[in-house]
Amino acid sequence: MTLGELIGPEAKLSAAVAALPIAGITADSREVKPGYLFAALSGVNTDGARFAADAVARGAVAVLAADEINVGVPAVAVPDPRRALALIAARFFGAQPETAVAVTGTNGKTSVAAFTRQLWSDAGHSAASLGTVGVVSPTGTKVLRHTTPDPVELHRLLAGLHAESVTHLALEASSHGLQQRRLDGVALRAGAFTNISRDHMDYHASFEDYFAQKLRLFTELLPPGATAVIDMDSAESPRVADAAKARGLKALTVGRAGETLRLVSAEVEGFAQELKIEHAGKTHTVLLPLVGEFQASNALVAAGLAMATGASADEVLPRLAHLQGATGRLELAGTSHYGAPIFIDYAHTPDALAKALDSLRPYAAKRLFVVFGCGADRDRGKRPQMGAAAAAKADVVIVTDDNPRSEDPAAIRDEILVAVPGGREIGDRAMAISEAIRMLRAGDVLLVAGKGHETGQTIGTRVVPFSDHGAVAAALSKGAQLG
Ligand SMILES: CC(=O)N[C@H]1[C@@H](OP(=O)(O)OP(=O)(O)OC[C@H]2O[C@@H](n3ccc(=O)[nH]c3=O)[C@H](O)[C@@H]2O)O[C@H](CO)[C@@H](O)[C@@H]1O[C@H](C)C(=O)N[C@@H](C)C(=O)N[C@H](CCC(=O)O)C(=O)O
Repeated sequence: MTLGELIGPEAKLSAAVAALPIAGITADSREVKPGYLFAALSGVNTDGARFAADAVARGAVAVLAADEINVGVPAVAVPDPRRALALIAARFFGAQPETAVAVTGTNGKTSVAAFTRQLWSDAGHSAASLGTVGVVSPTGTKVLRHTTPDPVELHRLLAGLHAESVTHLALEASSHGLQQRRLDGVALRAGAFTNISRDHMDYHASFEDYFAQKLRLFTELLPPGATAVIDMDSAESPRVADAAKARGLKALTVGRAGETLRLVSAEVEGFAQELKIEHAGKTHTVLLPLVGEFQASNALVAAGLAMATGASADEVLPRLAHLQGATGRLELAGTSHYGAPIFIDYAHTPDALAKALDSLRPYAAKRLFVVFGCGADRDRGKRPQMGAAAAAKADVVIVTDDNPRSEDPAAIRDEILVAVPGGREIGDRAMAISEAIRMLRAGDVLLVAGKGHETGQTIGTRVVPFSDHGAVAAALSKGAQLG
């Protein structure tokens, strides 16, 4: 493609510059090859313009930047290079699944994306999801570094899915991704909001800033006439609904306070729950094979997305009975020798931890155990809040390590334990899990929280292979439950 075709209406170019052939695009000078367009992005830490000369030395034939820069090749100045790059990446790769939806919110994105994919597949569509657990499509799972990848990687993936004949895609929209314009080139049919609570306070200046980035999905990315599926059970949901209406979106509201799909009741039935859902004056009864009311909320958001992309409530709601949970999302990972169930969940915010424990309380005839820690080098304020949530909702709390990175792990545990009177401390995560399983007796339940699907523990700058699934399996097989 030529530079002119790629830049589109973003900037005016002379005929000679517009005719430049472009062999590839990247925002990382280290990836530049001869004939590439280099996008100099102003970084959180670094100004990408610093790398323009390096990019040109490696063969870049044009540079995109916020300001005019003189590096000996045509430099195109645009007001928002991150947004321009997203639109350019969409044009360069040129194909995406025809029905794409995005889901944002603090918790539930991964489950909603997985459920939406399953509901579409159940209806006979070739469907995929893309987010924290990677790209899941009919050909398998590909692990990703980011929940919402940078636009060049994202559009390469979307073109790949299109080539695989995937027609339906559910994307997770992280607040980082929204703020950094990673999704601005994706043609979205619908968007969803799950909930919002404290998270990523190391990156966003304030809760309002964090919320504003989530709102971008509704106020800037979805085209007027598209559908906003909103779980109304979060305190901030009415603000999302107002913003969506102001943009000219159709609002499809779900949850206890929803109007389109109203959750009337959720009764625990073993490791399932019987949902009564009201739609257009009719009550549907569905056995959802998942634990926790928040999974019922996520299932309704996914049902809303399926309805927003063409299905009727009568078609979609019975399919909720076939849903499978996403890996590490309130997943039953095993049962101790005494019959005590062990769950793994990705909960790593105070709100998510409280909700996961609330969801498991009905199963704990005796004691509810939790093993968790807090990641280092980010949002210290959540540590005592997670401790307080655990102390309030669980009977036995074991505080352990969760990606200690460059901090002193014992100091992180201390910041959590301040809020956990009587809490135990076992730094080694495998030993903490093993000890909790050893203590379990009939009637008890254990939640191992924080890592979910993750397969590594980051200690210093090293990622040591580790998974909660592996630690639970090892403890069960070596007989920790008999201790
Ligand atoms: C904090 C954050 O989001 N940082 C993102 C941001 O990085 P930055 O602005 O700090 O980049 P930088 O390292 O200063 O470099 C600026 C620019 O110079 C370029 N560069 C850099 C070095 C060089 O030699 N040459 C060069 O060209 C970089 O490619 C970049 O374009 O812009 C980069 C390019 O778009 C992103 O890749 C990078 O994501 C980093 C790697 C990251 O880890 N992000 C995480 C926090 C993230 O996005 N997480 C969310 C949410 C996860 C969740 O919900 O838990 C996600 O969607 O995954």
